[in-house]
Amino acid sequence: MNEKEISKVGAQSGHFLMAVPDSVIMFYSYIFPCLASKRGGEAEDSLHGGSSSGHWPESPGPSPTAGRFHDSPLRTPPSPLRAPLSPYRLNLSPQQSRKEPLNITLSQIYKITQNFSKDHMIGEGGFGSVYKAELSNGQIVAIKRAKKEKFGALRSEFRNEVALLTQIEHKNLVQLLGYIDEANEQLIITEYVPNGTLREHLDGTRGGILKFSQRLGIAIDIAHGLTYLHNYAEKPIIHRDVKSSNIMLTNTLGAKVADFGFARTGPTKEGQSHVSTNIKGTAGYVDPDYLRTFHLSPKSDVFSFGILLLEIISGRRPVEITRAKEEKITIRWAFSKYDEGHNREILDPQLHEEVPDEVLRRILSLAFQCAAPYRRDRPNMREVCEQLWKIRKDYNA
Ligand SMILES: Nc1ncnc2c1ncn2[C@@H]1O[C@H](COP(=O)(O)OP(=O)(O)OP(=O)(O)O)[C@@H](O)[C@H]1O
Repeated sequence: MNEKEISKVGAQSGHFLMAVPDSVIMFYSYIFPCLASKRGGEAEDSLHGGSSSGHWPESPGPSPTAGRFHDSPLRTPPSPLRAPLSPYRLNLSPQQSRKEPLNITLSQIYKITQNFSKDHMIGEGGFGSVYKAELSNGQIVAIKRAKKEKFGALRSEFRNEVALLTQIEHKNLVQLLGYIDEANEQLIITEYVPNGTLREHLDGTRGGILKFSQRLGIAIDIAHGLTYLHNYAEKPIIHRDVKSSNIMLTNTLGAKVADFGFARTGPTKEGQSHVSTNIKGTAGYVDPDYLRTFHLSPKSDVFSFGILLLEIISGRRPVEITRAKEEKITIRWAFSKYDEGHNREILDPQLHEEVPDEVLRRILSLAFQCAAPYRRDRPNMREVCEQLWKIRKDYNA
């Protein structure tokens, strides 16, 4: 990747910030040969009518490139369970709380962070540094302070959605509390989550190794958070940057989806399946269908979730640059192991527990379905929740 491309993709984080370079398309073509055809059309950031049957078009039949994925779980038909789920069953509150926006000034932020002192700093990401501070009401918050060079990207992308996002409250979503955009500072204030990121836990840098049952619970929590965003928020919201470093864990290993910097509203009208928009996301997790067509739908999050689910099971990052060629792209490597019937080799070697073959097969199959190259072949997040519940029930039986 050359300099120009890196500046587009985001040097530190692997974020796609602008148009996607052809080399990135090629990277995805390597994972999904069906992407070899070049993308067409310019992004226009407008709503489009897609399917005639509502928000969740399902594939009526095999995709034109199905031959490339013969006998693949990627082609497994979506779950027959189509009954709409009550949000109550999902433990999701359908009500939007009319929250008052956080009333805090920039000078108060300087005060509670002691001028963004090192003592308050808790992390660093592609957009800037993150600080921990206590509000006057005692609430602990995380404050993300954008680097100056990221101002433009953050401002144009985030501002429109911030009013909507601050209204969203769900136990599996990191609560956005406020946003300050002044001449010299751009700050995002969120709920503080105390137990680090999922990636840190998978790496074992937070103490113990996550047990299989804990991994299942985390996957279910993430699926609940995304289901809420897609279906029960005032408008459908697509996160666009679902990845292990954006999943924060509580002290009881509850998972919360964080970082709504790229979130945007999805299709809102009957008959619309997607919105057309520029590419945002992180290399390795971005939906290849979205990359190819610029059509963003909630199923783009489903793809990222599939990649993340495989990461949760295997412990491997989506791209493992230090491994042998055939193991670098985790989904490719895992799929060939699955195809050969060597599922145990996919399981994180740090896990020393008995996981029944059938449970492992079903969870891997679900991950591959979610990460299907074409969005019509993926389940929606509600169906993913249902499948995960069943897998957990059978695992606990
Ligand atoms: N709400 C939060 N509560 C507690 N810690 C947080 C919170 N948000 C971020 N952090 C900490 O700050 C670190 C950096 O977060 P940030 O979201 O900026 O970057 P990232 O997700 O690692 O990378 P990227 O910029 O690619 O999204 C995280 O790894 C985490 O340790």
